[in-house]
Amino acid sequence: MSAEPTTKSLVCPVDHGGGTAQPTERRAVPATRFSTRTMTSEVLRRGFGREDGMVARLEGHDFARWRIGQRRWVSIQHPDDIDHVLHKHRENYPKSPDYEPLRGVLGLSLFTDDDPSWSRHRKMLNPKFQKRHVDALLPLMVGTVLEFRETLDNLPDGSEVEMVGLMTDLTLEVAGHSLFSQSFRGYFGDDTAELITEGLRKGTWLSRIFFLVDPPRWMSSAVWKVMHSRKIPTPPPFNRFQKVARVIDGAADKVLRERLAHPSDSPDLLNLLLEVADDDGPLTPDRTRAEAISFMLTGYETTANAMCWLWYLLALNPDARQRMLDEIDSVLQGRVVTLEDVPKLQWTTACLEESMRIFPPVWMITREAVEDDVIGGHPVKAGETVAIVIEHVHRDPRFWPDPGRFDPSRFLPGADRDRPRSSYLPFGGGKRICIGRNFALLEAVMLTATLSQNHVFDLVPGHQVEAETTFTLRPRQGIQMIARRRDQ
Ligand code: HEM
Repeated sequence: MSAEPTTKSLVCPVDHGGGTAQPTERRAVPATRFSTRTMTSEVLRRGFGREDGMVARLEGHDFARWRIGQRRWVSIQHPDDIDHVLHKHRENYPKSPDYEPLRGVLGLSLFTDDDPSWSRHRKMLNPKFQKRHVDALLPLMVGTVLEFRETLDNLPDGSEVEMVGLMTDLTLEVAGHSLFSQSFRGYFGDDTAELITEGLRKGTWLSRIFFLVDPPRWMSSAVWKVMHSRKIPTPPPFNRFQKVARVIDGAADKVLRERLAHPSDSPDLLNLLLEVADDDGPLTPDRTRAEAISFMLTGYETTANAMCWLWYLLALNPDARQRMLDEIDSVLQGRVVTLEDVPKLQWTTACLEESMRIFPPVWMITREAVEDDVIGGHPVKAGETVAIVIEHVHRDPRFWPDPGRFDPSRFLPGADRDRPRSSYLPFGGGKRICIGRNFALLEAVMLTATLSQNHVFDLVPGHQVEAETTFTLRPRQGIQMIARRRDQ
């Protein structure tokens, strides 16, 4: 259980001193100030650079500030300060303009909306993501995963597989079935994973330019709208990004039109969206479409990454993996997983949670201060962007002793008694916490248990895995693994 992942991304560049958790301790240190020149050149040369660039510099600093162009940034890492921003003074910290690119792609939906419209829609949609509704989606998910497992069963024992592609296909299918009771395979094509990877890379590249130039909101919004437009063609490389957006839009449009023409009584999320209403009426058709696209996009890529990192860390930690396989065998006894089994898969769930600690699929969130404020004794001015690098929070040795070690027992029931709530944020926190977290956890545990019944995945010897920060944290060159059949 103690093997250290080989990727250098897990070696924290900062000496935090010691490895003992002291949850209530605050470091009485002044704010760290980074020069504009240093941070600008980091972004120019290396992008956001989680290993050796701008983001890496922030690790280990409870409060840092810097400026790029006209834009002023602060980053916070202490859970008390994160609590301040995400919970106690959350009204002062709406999402920052960095979510603008996503608005171009996702449209105006929960993920990209702001108050008061956000509050109204979140209130309408929250009940639909309660456990009983999400649980009802399990049968829609399981069938897809069993089908996928059969494909793996038909491969020769010891076949090489590329996990990012496989998990992307699989979570896209699960999203298609649980959102729309439909397969998306017909809409996308064999190059889906590559298209999405490229779309994310180009999107991140574009947002890096915006980050440096810092145009007014209306201008960036207009550019992203053009990127996303179906009518205005754009030159390479933007046309690739546009293609991804078009495919997704087209699929969602078609599915929605079909559902409106032929209503069904499926418990899928689309029907839940069509049902919701408050005193001001139901969701508009545009909003229904945007929410559906947003659930699909925010849901499947994050879950695919979570799964990839889990398989990777399990391969590096065979003791933890064996304990997980024993648990799955003993709980399921060779049966198909049911809702009653899920709470019994405690070690499996803990492996997933520990994996999202080490490699959080969403690695950073940002907010913008509306009014002047003080965070942890440090003044923050209206208009400043507050960055929370989730990955750094998850590797802070004050709260996570020996943070580079994969140790799922951190997440067994009772183990987190002394941990501050904002020391673990794979799904964010406060009022903007991920609405799909129950869905994602259910899907990931079911998927892990179902695939592990028949296979274990080992790393191809010599294959180096490196993490890349696009909007999500993904394996840069994919993860080459060997699918070995299990004899039960
Ligand atoms: C492992 C999988 C997932 C991870 C790691 C994840 C992570 C996150 C994070 C960190 C946020 C907060 C962003 C912020 O505060 O700026 C978020 C928000 C959100 N997520 Fe997820 N997510 C996952 C799966 C899903 C799924 C399956 C769905 C939908 C079915 C979903 C839908 C959303 C939506 C709509 C929001 C915006 C909520 C709001 O602002 O009201 N996510 N997610």
